[in-house]
Amino acid sequence: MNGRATAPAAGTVLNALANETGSAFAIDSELTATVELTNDGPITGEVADTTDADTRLIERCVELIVERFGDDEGGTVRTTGDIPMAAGLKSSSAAANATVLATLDALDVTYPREDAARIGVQAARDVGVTVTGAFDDASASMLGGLTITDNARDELLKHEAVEWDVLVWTPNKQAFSADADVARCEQIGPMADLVADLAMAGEYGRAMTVNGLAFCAALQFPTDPLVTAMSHADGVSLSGTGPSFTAIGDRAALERVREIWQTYEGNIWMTTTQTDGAQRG
Ligand SMILES: Nc1ncnc2c1ncn2[C@@H]1O[C@H](COP(=O)(O)OP(=O)(O)O)[C@@H](O)[C@H]1O
Ligand SMILES: O=C(O)C1=C[C@@H](OP(=O)(O)O)[C@@H](O)[C@H](O)C1
Repeated sequence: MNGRATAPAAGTVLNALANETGSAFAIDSELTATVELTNDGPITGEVADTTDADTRLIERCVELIVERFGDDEGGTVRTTGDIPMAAGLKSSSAAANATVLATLDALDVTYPREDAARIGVQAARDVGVTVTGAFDDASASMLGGLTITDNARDELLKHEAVEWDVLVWTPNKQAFSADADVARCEQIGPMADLVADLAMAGEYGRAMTVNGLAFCAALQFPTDPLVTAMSHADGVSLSGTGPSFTAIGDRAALERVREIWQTYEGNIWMTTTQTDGAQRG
């Protein structure tokens, strides 16, 4: 009983750590999960090219699906792909989504993708890699396009297929969401409410930039990447709890931003939004 699925990374419009409303958009960088189930035995996880990665999230995803749809199976789950871990680009949501779908694939069970994302969110809560559950990131990665969610209720408030070029800067460091200073984020609640209003009105670029200013201040990330990009890009923000930044707009404008960001250490890459979301097989 083997299964396989892929899920995309995502960038942030509104970080949910302030008021539990969040918004994210899928980007075209992918992670694959491969699941092999056996009749019994333990469930063990592996992340390609690393030996010290925390595999509890993907193991818990397999466990929850087997508990619900299987018959006490054991097995292995392995993730591979290009999404850097703990870089603010939602590798945890992509890993959970791909693992949940790959396990459903192995069991030959059909299940709605939106609800499958909720199971990945439950797994993330169970193993403590999230603050709010991050249904914003999970839904964007699972469904593709842009989503706005209420993470307190795991409710989808809006889903739209946006098509943008996206510039990403990923510094060479990690920032785990579970270590974020939530109290500082809660202090900027009124700005997060403004971002939510702008996003609900479809003003995604401006929403994103206000989010970037507010969360860089709260989480003590530099505002330079925002200030230098703002007059070119339609929107620019810290992604999640960092350290990556994303800018959206048309390709020519983002090439200007790339020239400016070029002096920063780390990896700068151009991609696009992704509208298909996670896929089995
Ligand atoms: N490729 C992966 N395979 C398995 N687990 C992963 C993978 N990427 C992330 N995770 C899990 O998610 C945690 C990081 O989550 P988080 O800090 O939210 O980072 P991100 O912003 O990249 O989602 C890791 O400690 C690990 O438990
Ligand atoms: O753990 C959480 O509840 C969240 C983590 C953040 O993302 P990252 O995991 O990318 O830092 C944030 O953007 C999201 O809205 C909620």
